[in-house]
Amino acid sequence: MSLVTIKNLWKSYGNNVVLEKLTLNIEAGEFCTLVGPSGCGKTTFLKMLLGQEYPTKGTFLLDGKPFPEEPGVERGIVFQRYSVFEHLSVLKNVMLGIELEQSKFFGRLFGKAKKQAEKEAMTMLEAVGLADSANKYPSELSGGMQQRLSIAQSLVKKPKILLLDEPFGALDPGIRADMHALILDLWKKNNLTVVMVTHDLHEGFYLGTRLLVFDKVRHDPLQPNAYGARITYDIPVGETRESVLEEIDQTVKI
Ligand SMILES: Nc1ncnc2c1ncn2[C@@H]1O[C@H](COP(=O)(O)OP(=O)(O)OP(=O)(O)O)[C@@H](O)[C@H]1O
Repeated sequence: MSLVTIKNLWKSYGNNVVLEKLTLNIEAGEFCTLVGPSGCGKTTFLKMLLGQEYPTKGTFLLDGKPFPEEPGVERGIVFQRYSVFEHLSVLKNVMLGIELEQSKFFGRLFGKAKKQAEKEAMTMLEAVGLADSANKYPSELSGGMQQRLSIAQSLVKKPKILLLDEPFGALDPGIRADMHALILDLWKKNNLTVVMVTHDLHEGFYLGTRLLVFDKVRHDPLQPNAYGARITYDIPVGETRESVLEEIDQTVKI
């Protein structure tokens, strides 16, 4: 059974059809990269996977069952802009995820449970290369380090699916390369399934095992919102030739 099953899925906001007729299965362990023109519904798609938005119609299953109605620990997300808490130290930012999950009412742990959470958070910080910055505050971190922290925050909850919304879009090229190595390493070591939106076709091609292109194929100039985006390419990256990338580059305004 696929981890995610999507069949004939539509998503509209009022009269604005954003996505139409999406059909795809995502298998556990895949690294799907998603590209497409601005406004074609990529973030909306991630939000549906996260449980923050719902399809208007169609089949949408996680592990063969209807998607849980709220974001849960099985799914974690990292956005382009850092989503960390400025008033908490790096370590506390990562611990918070564990604390909120284990102590839903107080959001705090004590004694042994707190020590254990601290240990797990430190292990995660080591994995993302931030152990030396555990006692710093987010404002003292560079952009790349803040994204490492966001990734640690998501991964400490041990999600099955990691959703990444242009996580490296705001970073300098050199730092991006480090982040690429980090995310590939974490993906492999944690048996993650990743769905990542990017505006960089080559980044999508480099990181993913599967490249999905979202684009509108139907247009009505008088009613620009009447039709939504579909999946126009769904290609296993290992089998993608440079000529296919050039074709996508020329036909889709990413
Ligand atoms: N909560 C909402 N209410 C109404 N319309 C929305 C909402 N969220 C998104 N939209 C609309 O859905 C469409 C798709 O938006 P979305 O952010 O998913 O696109 P995107 O492909 O991620 O764009 P970008 O690449 O610029 O980030 C847009 O027309 C947007 O205005």
